[in-house]
Amino acid sequence: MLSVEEAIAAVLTDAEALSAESVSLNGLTGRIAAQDVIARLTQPPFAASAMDGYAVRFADMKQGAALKVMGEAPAGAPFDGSVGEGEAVRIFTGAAVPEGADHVIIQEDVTRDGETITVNASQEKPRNIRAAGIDFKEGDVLAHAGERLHEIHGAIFAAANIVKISVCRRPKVAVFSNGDELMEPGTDLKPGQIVNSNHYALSAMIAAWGGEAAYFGCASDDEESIRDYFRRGAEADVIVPVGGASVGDYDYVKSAFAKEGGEIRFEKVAVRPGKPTWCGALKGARVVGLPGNPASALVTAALFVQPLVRRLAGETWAAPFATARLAAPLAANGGREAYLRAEAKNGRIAPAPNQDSSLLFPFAAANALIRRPAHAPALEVDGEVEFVWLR
Ligand SMILES: Nc1nc2c(c(=O)[nH]1)N[C@H]1C(S)=C(S)[C@@H](COP(=O)(O)OP(=O)(O)OC[C@H]3O[C@@H](n4cnc5c(N)ncnc54)[C@H](O)[C@@H]3O)O[C@H]1N2
Ligand code: MOO
Repeated sequence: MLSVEEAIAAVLTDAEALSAESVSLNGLTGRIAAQDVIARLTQPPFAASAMDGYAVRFADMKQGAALKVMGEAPAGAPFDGSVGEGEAVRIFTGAAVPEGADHVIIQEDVTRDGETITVNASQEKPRNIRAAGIDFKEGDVLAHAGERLHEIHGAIFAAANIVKISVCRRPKVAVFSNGDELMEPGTDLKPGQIVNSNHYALSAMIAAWGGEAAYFGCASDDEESIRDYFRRGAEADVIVPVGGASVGDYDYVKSAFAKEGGEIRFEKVAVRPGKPTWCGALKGARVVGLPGNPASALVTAALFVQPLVRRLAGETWAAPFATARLAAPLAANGGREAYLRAEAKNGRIAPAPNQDSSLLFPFAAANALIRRPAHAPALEVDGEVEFVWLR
């Protein structure tokens, strides 16, 4: 059986960023830069006034001094000339500061009479001028290739006079469930039936990682039905079948996959939950098969589907591991590396009391998974554990 580390490496074999596409400034959030994004101009492009007032020479700022107003500099229309000794230019916030001025005295600090202003408050030091380029300079790298863009980047790129951004294509991820007992939400359940729930979380997680999830539906427990789902999924970059991965008489997913011509890369991982996780390739699609138990499916998605989606989406990413002290004791671990749903808060981490692999509700409060190495000893409260952030 592969270790988690070996399984991640196997899932990522030959996985590279998909081709790039050019997109406009709207809708960049969550996309991954395919190339470095370089500023096309300096921002601010000129020394600009931060206040409404008068552009002056600081050396003239003696209390009671009178200065002659030479003209006006509104935003967008620079003053044509420079500020000499004993002179001032009326200026407004955002306007280019004229040559010669090294200070803007705010209008509240002067008295104006015709074309003369009198300084009536002492000025401590030159201020109220934003130097050109204090935000960024032409040629600066505003986002690196592989960087995930967020809400602010559209505005940054716009300020840098860029209109199109090269981002990686989002991997298409075909998800399907499998099991005759699964009924859609809203159905009146017959004895033995349960609601098909996992894919709602899975699709949302895949989208958050930068993939385009498409839910294909639920195959029944027969090879023909499952083969049909694999055929339909083969157009995608990744296929994620959920359930039917174990050794039961009705677990047909891997045999259906093999009959479709799929090649298995691994069939089991030494992890809890999620031992039946498997991986393979079918035509151009990569396949990561997840166990059907909800916690097993979602933990293994975070461990194995996440790095693949992020890699194909072009992101430079490493699982965000950290350490914290336990808020509750932990029993010794068995022979499989374990990932426990937990809530990390204020430097402490609390594992959910029941880690059964069928439970969904503990995920509501969980923002992290505690990693327990195989055969890790029991730990008391305050014991240090390693964990990986879920979100
Ligand atoms: N004899 C053995 N039995 C089992 C083994 C084993 O090694 N030997 N492994 C166990 C482990 S570990 C897991 S995990 C499960 C996973 O098995 P499958 O992937 O075949 O999952 P299913 O049997 O299809 O389903 C398990 C469980 O989850 C429910 N389920 C499935 N899909 C969904 C869905 N989309 N939404 C909600 N719930 C779902 C399903 O009804 C079952 O209750 O196998 C153990 N058995
Ligand atoms: O590994 Mo299974 O995922 O424990 O329940």
